Amino acid sequence: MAMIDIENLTVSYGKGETAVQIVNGVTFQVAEGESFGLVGESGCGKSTILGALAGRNRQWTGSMRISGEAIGAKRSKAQLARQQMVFQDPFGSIHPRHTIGRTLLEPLEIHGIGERQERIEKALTDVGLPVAFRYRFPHQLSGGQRQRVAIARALILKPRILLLDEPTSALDVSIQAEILNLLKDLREREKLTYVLVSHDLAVVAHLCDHVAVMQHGTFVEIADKQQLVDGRIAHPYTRMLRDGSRGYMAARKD
Ligand SMILES: Nc1ncnc2c1ncn2[C@@H]1O[C@H](COP(=O)(O)OP(=O)(O)OP(=O)(O)O)[C@@H](O)[C@H]1O
Repeated sequence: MAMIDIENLTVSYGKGETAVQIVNGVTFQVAEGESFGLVGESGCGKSTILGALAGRNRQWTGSMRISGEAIGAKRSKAQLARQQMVFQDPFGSIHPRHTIGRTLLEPLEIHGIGERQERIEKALTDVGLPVAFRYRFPHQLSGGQRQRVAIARALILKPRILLLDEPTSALDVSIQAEILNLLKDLREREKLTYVLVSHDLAVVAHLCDHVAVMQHGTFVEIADKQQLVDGRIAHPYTRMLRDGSRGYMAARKD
C-alpha cells in the first residue's frame, strides 16, 4: 500500500469568473519511506500540490489517499497531523518574538497533545540541537539552526509524511548539505515519507527515489533516481533542467 496515493488531482484558486486551475490532473504514488521530488519552472504548481496534500489548499478535486485512508474536503486533526510542511524560509516561518520552546509548544496545544516537555526535548534532540535551545529566540540562531527548529516543529506531531518546500534553498551553500543529510537521516530513522519541492535537480537526486517534472500544472515525466543520475531521461524539458545542474550532479553522484 502506498503512503500517498494521488489520482487525477486538480487544484485551483479563486471563485467564479476569477477561478484559475493551477494543477491539471496529476497522478502519483509514494511508497512508505520513499522520497518523491517535484521539480519544474517557477509557477508551474509545485507548492500548490504540497498545499493540497497538507490540507492548506482546499479547492481540489480527484482522489487523495493518505496511509490508505480516503481524504475528503474536511480533515480530522489526526488526518491533518499526519503530514507536516517545512518551508523554504526559516526566517519567515518562525515567530520572531516567541522562544523556540513556545514555537514547538504551539502545535501540541492546537492538537491537545500531552507530554509536552518530553516531546519538545525529543524534537530538539532529533534535529541535533541542544535542549537548552528551547529558551532561545530565533534571532539568536543561525539560518541552519532555524531550519532545524522548523523541522523539529514539523516532527513534534509525529507525522508520517514531511512536505518539504525548497527546504535548503534559503541557506548558505555550506549549510545546505548539512540540512539535506539531516533530512536523509530522519527519514531512515523515523521511516518518514517525503514529498520535496525543489528547483534544483541535484538536491532532488541526493534525496529522492523518484522525481516528477512539472510544466504548466501537469507532469511531463516521472523518472527514478538512477535515470536522473545516468541521464536516461526522455523529455527535453527534463534534459534542460538536468543540463542546468550538471556539474553539481556529477559532484553528488552518491
Ligand atoms: N493563494 C493563491 N491565490 C492565487 N494564485 C496563487 C496562489 N498561490 C499561488 N498562486 C499562483 O499559482 C501558480 C503556481 O504557484 P506555485 O507556488 O504552486 O508554483 P511553484 O511551482 O511552487 O513555483 P515556485 O518555484 O516559484 O515556488 C502561480 O501562478 C501563482 O501565482
